[in-house]
Amino acid sequence: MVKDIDNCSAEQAQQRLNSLIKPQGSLGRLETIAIWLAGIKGNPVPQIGKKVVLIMAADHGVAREGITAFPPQAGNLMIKNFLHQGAAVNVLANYNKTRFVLVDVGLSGEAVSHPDLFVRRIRAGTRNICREEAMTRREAIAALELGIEIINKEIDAGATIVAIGELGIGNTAVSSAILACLSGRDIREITGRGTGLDDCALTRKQQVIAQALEVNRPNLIDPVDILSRVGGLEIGALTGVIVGSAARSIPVVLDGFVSSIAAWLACRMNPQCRSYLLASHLSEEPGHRIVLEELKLEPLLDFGLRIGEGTGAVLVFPLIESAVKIINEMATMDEVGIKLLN
Ligand SMILES: Cc1cc2ncn([C@H]3O[C@H](COP(=O)(O)O)[C@@H](O)[C@H]3O)c2cc1C
Ligand SMILES: O=C(O)c1cccnc1
Repeated sequence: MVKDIDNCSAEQAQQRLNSLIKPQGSLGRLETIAIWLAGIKGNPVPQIGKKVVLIMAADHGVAREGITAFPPQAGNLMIKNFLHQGAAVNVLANYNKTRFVLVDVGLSGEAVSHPDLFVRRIRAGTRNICREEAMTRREAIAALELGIEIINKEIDAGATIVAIGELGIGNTAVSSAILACLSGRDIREITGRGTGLDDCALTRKQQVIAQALEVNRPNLIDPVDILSRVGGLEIGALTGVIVGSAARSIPVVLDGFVSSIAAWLACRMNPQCRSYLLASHLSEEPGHRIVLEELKLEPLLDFGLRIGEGTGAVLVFPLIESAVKIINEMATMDEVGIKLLN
């Protein structure tokens, strides 16, 4: 069950913003962020509290088909890099005082043992979707449930806002395959270069996605079927994180294309999730704009990011914190004694 947002608190936040010492609406998106958070928190002067970035990592069988710029082994190496604080998202999370949570939901190769890594493999990578289904329906449900379990633990430990991110070599292809199912759009329109493909490899990626859809024929009205046939374990887990967050009235900051695909799946499962989402930025992946338009989410930044990992989501925490400061700390027109002319 997902609660409706508290329109009364959102309305009071709007009134308070209008009473502050500034021309009405002049703080633009800072105002809409404050109103969004007020509605979720049921408090016209909300606080941000404890920030968490949650990264789900998994491998994809389809990464062997020449559809990514990096070898499949890059996934495991990146996990070690995360644990050494060397990834882009580590730098941003440390700078923004954000707790970093990393979960191996389905990497292949030797599992890394580290106190900061949750190893919860549902399977050792998905199967190659251009030959067979990515995973069983049971595994897809396990990924969703794992996401719900992890976010519940984090909320129980005090998390009050969550940024989501992923690592999965080949997962932009998988996200485009899911998007083709959800949107019915032409594959050429929604397939991008991911980590950096040339024209020839991009064409190959489009062919592989077309083949995956042809071989698997997902049931387009069933998000779990789409996830299990052409999806990924990290995407399933992130979908669970979103559903679980919304169920506990915790706001979710989306990252790029891949995390937004998880958001669309979550909204297909429960449309009320939508109110709890904030789109941090517009990725260079062409499918991202289509997802955000469908979800009626306006990205805060258009920064040319195309990395994933949760980077864009963590990057906007200072904007959200600024919005919270504004609504809590600015003086009002009355306090200063300034009035509108008429
Ligand atoms: C070194 C490295 C760091 C990354 N950080 C995020 N991704 C991102 O790129 C991958 C998706 O792009 P594609 O579909 O083209 O493989 C995912 O792992 C995503 O998290 C990375 C990828 C690599 C190689
Ligand atoms: O927008 C994304 O999520 C993205 C883009 C490129 C590579 N990995 C992720």
